[in-house]
Amino acid sequence: MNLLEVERLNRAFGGQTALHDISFNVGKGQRLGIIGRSGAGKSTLLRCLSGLDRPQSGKILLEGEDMATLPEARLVVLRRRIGLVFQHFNLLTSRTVAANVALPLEIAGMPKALRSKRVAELLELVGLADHASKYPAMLSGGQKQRIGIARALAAHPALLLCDEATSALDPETTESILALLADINQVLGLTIVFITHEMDVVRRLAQQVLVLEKGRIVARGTPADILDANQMAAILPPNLSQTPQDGSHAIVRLTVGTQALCAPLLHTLEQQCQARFALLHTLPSPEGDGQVDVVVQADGLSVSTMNALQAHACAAEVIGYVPAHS
Ligand SMILES: Nc1ncnc2c1ncn2[C@@H]1O[C@H](COP(=O)(O)OP(=O)(O)OP(=O)(O)O)[C@@H](O)[C@H]1O
Repeated sequence: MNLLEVERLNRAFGGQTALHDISFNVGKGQRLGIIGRSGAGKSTLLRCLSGLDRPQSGKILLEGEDMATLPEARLVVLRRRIGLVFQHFNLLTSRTVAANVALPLEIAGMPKALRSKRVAELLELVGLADHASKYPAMLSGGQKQRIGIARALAAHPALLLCDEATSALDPETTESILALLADINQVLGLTIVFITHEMDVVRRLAQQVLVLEKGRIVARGTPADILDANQMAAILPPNLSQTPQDGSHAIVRLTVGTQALCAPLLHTLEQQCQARFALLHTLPSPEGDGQVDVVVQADGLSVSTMNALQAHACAAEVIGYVPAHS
């Protein structure tokens, strides 16, 4: 079942398109990453998803209710189903850790005794049970983000929206916050949508990825699909075509075990496949550890050469053709 359904969302600022015809669904308990260059529309999309901004057209159905058109009073209530985690934590410096986490519960009118119990549970969940009476200034960046996450979870949201939640953190702390978010997703079955510009965060946290460019979704898929396509796009010749011309060379991706690189791989393949290969690039395989993708230009590729390559590599795939003089 989908928790969130976004249909043909459009948002413009003064005639300048920020989001164009954005449609996607997020299943309950899923983790979706949204990536894109600066200005691609990530923040605008997240603001629309959080009910802080309204699109000019389109639907944002959260648990079946359309945030794009809901009257303000009802939207305020629906927004409680959403927890927000910010890049710079947005903690109130004059409040203790416990009082920061309690804030959304206070606003929702929860009685004090229940609030204290819930805050204790949340601090336990994020591993900061003994920091309740400290002030934000006494905490590290990672601890502040744990408090930000505890606060976002306070009112039992259905959806957690994370806006560059680890961008202000060092790699080790990033790792621990991503582990916490993955844990929360598993234990609470909470749906997480996050925006980031860090590929590594996508690799670690996302099950599905959307790539935004100039306000449009230009790619969607698993992290492996997206990262693979991105890495490939960066290394492939610009004159690559999808159809062979007379005498053109094939560009082939071979997936091999890393141990294959210790041997004269291309020489062996040339002998066994009766073709000539020029090495273009090697890169880690999205298939996983212990494998590497070797991208070669093949001169004289035939069906039997491809069969021989497939027999010698874990996988072999023609990804395009370049003119013979390349
Ligand atoms: N309030 C606003 N008023 C006018 N233009 C805006 C406003 N908010 C966003 N934009 C424009 O909308 C486009 C998308 O901006 P947005 O901030 O959503 O991109 P982004 O992908 O989040 O970028 P970054 O990673 O740099 O934060 C940009 O062209 C931006 O200038």
